[in-house]
Amino acid sequence: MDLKLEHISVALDHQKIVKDVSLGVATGQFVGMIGPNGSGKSTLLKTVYRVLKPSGGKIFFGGENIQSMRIGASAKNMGVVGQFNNVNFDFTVMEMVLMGRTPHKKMLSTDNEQDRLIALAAIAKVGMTESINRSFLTLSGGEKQRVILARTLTQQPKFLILDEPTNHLDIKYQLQLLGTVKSLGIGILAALHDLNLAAMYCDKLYVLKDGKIVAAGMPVDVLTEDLIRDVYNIDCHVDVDLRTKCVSIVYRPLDLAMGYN
Ligand SMILES: Nc1ncnc2c1ncn2[C@@H]1O[C@H](COP(=O)(O)OP(=O)(O)OP(=O)(O)O)[C@@H](O)[C@H]1O
Repeated sequence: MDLKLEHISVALDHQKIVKDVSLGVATGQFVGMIGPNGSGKSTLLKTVYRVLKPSGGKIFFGGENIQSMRIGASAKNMGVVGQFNNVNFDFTVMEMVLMGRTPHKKMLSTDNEQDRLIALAAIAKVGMTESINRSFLTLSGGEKQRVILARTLTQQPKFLILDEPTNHLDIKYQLQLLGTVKSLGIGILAALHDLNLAAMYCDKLYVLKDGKIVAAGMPVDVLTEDLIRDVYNIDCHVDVDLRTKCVSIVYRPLDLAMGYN
């Protein structure tokens, strides 16, 4: 499914946090949102998955105005992997992952064999098969994040929202998570901090600063030394592989640069 935001603004505590943002994610496209801490990325994503209401503008999901869709209908098709995975009750890994089937089930119906097979396949995909009976609360931050991804895969969503999904993951699992979601071939909107990973996996980037989009386009066009300096206030060197158009960024923090003479 595709997603379109038209002139979205969001106010929190009487303050405008997101200001007149328009963006689009086509079916099958992996779109990244980058920008400094506090620039409004999570606020915008929460508005898309309907935890927050916009103060202005429209959101179209699969061509339909999301405001006129039942919450259940949008939740069934939209998977979310967030930054924080706190739960108050102690569930096993299998129980956590099976919760991904909830949007597909009628009230009070129990999990069937097919639900279990879908959950087991997702658990295997994130490399957690040996831990299916472990308590979720006893897992490390990265293991929890992988279980949350398995839960989202079990939901079989038609669109994915990722809010800093690689927090807590070591480099192997960062690459695995982004590779796994990309291979699903569905629309993805992801807030990412790692610009090198964003460049590797995203088809398109939007750059947010102070709640506004200040640049958009393919990573190779957006991630320039000038833009990174303007938005993050840091010097860097950007290399572009002319054959693959792959971008790699090396940062030059001022305090280290002084010792380079
Ligand atoms: N409930 C709230 N009430 C008031 N201000 C809020 C609320 N939630 C977030 N903010 C503020 O809105 C701004 C944007 O926050 P948001 O979490 O969307 O930024 P972000 O770009 O996702 O940041 P980060 O990269 O640090 O995760 C911040 O200044 C934050 O303090």
